Amino acid sequence: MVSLIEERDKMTKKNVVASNTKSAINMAITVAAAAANSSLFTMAALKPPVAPGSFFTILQRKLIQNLEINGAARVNAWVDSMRASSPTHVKSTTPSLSEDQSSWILRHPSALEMFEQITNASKGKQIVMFLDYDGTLSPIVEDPDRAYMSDAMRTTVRKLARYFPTAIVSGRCRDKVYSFVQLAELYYAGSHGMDIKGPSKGPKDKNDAQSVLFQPASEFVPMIDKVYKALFDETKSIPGANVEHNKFCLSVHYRRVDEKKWSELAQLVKSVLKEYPKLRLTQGRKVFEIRPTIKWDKGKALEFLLESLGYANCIDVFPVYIGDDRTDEDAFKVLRDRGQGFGILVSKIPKDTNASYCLQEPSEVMNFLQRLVQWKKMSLQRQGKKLSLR
Ligand SMILES: O=P(O)(O)OC[C@H]1O[C@H](O[C@H]2O[C@H](CO)[C@@H](O)[C@H](O)[C@H]2O)[C@H](O)[C@@H](O)[C@@H]1O
Repeated sequence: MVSLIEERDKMTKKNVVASNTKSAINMAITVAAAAANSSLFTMAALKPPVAPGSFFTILQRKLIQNLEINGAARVNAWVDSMRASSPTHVKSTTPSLSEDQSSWILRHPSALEMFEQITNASKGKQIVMFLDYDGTLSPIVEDPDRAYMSDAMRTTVRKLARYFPTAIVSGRCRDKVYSFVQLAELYYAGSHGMDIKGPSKGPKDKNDAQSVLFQPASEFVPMIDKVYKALFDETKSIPGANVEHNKFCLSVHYRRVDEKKWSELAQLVKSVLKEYPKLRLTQGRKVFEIRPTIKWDKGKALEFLLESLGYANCIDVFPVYIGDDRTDEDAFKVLRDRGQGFGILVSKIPKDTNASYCLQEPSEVMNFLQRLVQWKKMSLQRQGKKLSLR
């Protein structure tokens, strides 16, 4: 079986082939979408060339109506999904939970309440921790540049990493997430897993060159830079919009944009991306995320890190992934498919997820991590083992 690490060197080549095939498909989709979106197309290309009332004219009129209805529906669908992308509270104001909420909680119970079952399932196995950053280790805030992690959380993660191999997996640029976490002993997978680095090899490791493990999207850097500039210029006209450069990917934030401007922003972003079929657009928590169309995501990064740690085909490993966002679902799915460890979704509201458990917010994440540390400490003490501190 070819391992992910062996595959690493072949990635760039494969990506080019995959993206070329995809570009043809994307091109077709883009052309169709552009045609359906363009009022010029509906007005000029479908302008009745024959007598009014003829079958052809009626057909054309119907087509125009459908395109207009579909166009409006498409914009509404985008705005709806923008609105749903980061709900801040549970809609129901009644004290009792709805049937849907109760059945969701039964299927995804609190990781704190199930702590004993979780640790029992991990017995005899090596726990490996994967932690998303925004919304998991730090609360969601208005300004992405000020998403600081509390000292208490940092201390907890530092202790956690003494007992278990620990990785931070984030959509952010690796340097940025490192500047928030500031723990050199961790693994980091920035840019949605497209920039993987091991623990720092000490002061001689200039620019962390020795500890960079994998960057499957390097060839996209010039394109990402170009799109960053275009999006930066285009979105200047929308107050509150903010484009974040995450090295191998980009984020366009709309948390501080007036809802009335959302559809305009979505259209602007989509129109810039029309020129770049090798990039894909997804949505996170009040953010558009733009990434290369390579077959790499947080799930692949998780597998790559397990392999780097020597747990590729190991049955005695118990990976735990904690995250709050849609991109974390790729990692939850990998764990579900492997039947190893589990995912924990950080959310106050029921969401479609491949995670097994839930925690409501970063403070509960910290509580869970502290209990893990405590549990491990106690079980080592019971076995008469002392932890050799790094
Ligand atoms: O994978 P993650 O570490 O969760 O990164 C996903 C995005 O997180 C950041 O944006 C989110 O958090 C911001 C700060 O709380 C918030 O203002 C924004 O609305 C959220 O979407 C980050 O800035 C993005 O680049 C990441 O893609």
